[in-house]
Amino acid sequence: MTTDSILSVRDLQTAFFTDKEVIRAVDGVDFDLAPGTTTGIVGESGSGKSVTARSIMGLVESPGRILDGSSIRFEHADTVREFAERFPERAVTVGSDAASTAVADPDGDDPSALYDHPRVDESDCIFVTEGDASDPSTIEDGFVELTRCTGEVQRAMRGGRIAMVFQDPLTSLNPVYTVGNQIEEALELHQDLSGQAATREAISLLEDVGIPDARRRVSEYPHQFSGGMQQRAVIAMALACDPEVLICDEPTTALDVTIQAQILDLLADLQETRDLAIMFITHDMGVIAEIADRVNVMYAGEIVETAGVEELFAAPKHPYTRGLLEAIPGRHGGERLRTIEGSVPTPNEPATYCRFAPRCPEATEECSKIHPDAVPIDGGDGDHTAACLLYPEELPTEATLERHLEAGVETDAEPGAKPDTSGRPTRGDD
Ligand SMILES: Nc1ncnc2c1ncn2[C@@H]1O[C@H](COP(=O)(O)OP(=O)(O)OP(=O)(O)O)[C@@H](O)[C@H]1O
Ligand code: NI
Repeated sequence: MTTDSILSVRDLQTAFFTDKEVIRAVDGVDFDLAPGTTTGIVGESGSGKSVTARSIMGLVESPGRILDGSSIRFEHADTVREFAERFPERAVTVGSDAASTAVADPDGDDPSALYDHPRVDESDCIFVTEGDASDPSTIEDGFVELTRCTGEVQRAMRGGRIAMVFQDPLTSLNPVYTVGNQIEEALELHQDLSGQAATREAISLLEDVGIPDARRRVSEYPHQFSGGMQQRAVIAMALACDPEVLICDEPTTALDVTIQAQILDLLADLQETRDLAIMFITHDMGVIAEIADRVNVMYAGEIVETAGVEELFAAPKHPYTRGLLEAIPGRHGGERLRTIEGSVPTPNEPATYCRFAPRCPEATEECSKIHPDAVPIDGGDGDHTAACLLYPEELPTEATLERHLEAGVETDAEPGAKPDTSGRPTRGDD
């Protein structure tokens, strides 16, 4: 199993500037996606899951925008090489200076450090860290900064390297074209295939996603497909561009349980055969248990806990995660199903306190005064973190609170930069 990340999200902040208020839909989120791995994002309605996905896809619409200091890096050398060739005016070498930046910022986590580089200007979004941007054949490493992608580069990323599957398949399928036409269009756009070659590939993709009698069905219209088959067709369309990353936003929520299980199996198969990095959004802990390798639990714009899936289910730490787990039907045989009372607040002011506190059975007075920082559980390496004043457990209460207070002060002193990277989810050799 690989531990390299292909998509690295750091201090992502996406806000909607409405007449009434600023909604901090995503408020300082860090996580990585790795090839061959499914990362689940779970949380109740309104927690910021979809806005996280849309931020990665470059689909945040006005009055929303991604705030400065946010970083979403697509770390894929082949893409950097290809894009540097296609979009030379948007590519920049940050090699040697990035190396000196790396001394000041050993994890390379502070995106602003790199962009302060004098040769980086507004339109740059393809960064070469090893090699020379003006001679793509020399490129060994680098990344595409998705928060800066616009125009053609963005279109090449979206649906090209990163594809998305939505809850309702009909938002992705055009009713007036056959399913085959739509897959062929994607193939032409992203893989330069046309005519019979494209049709053959479309049929083969439909077979890959488990659509029986693909040869006939390729020329049918979306309405001739059942809901489950439509979602399979959408997945085939997503795969037509041979993406590295697949983002699934509740792709099975509208389907009945049997079909849902089949689609989850299909995604697991595809992830393995294509070494996809999948980000899977759901509000259903049962679905998470089935599909995810890693889990990020989101609440009111923040990741409140992250862990490997087995660890999360065996030893959930954040009271919110525990609440979500207690709400899974059948998990507490016979017991009455419990849900967390109340609902997710709209994050419309900076987080200077714990946003879950008003609903938390374990909240203390401090929770309304101190913003909890994500701390490693059991003194670990950050593979499992919880943003809650109950942790780190091994410290006395005073020192624990001090730990969170300090993190808050640092963040306030340097808006945009996030010097504390202890909450950074890293994948160990598990
Ligand atoms: N276009 C918009 N304008 C204003 N606020 C928005 C907009 N889109 C999302 N929001 C707000 O951002 C917050 C996060 O929404 P998001 O859709 O990401 O939640 P979610 O976790 O995906 O929920 P669900 O499970 O219901 O899909 C919510 O408070 C929502 O009201
Ligand atoms: Ni959503």
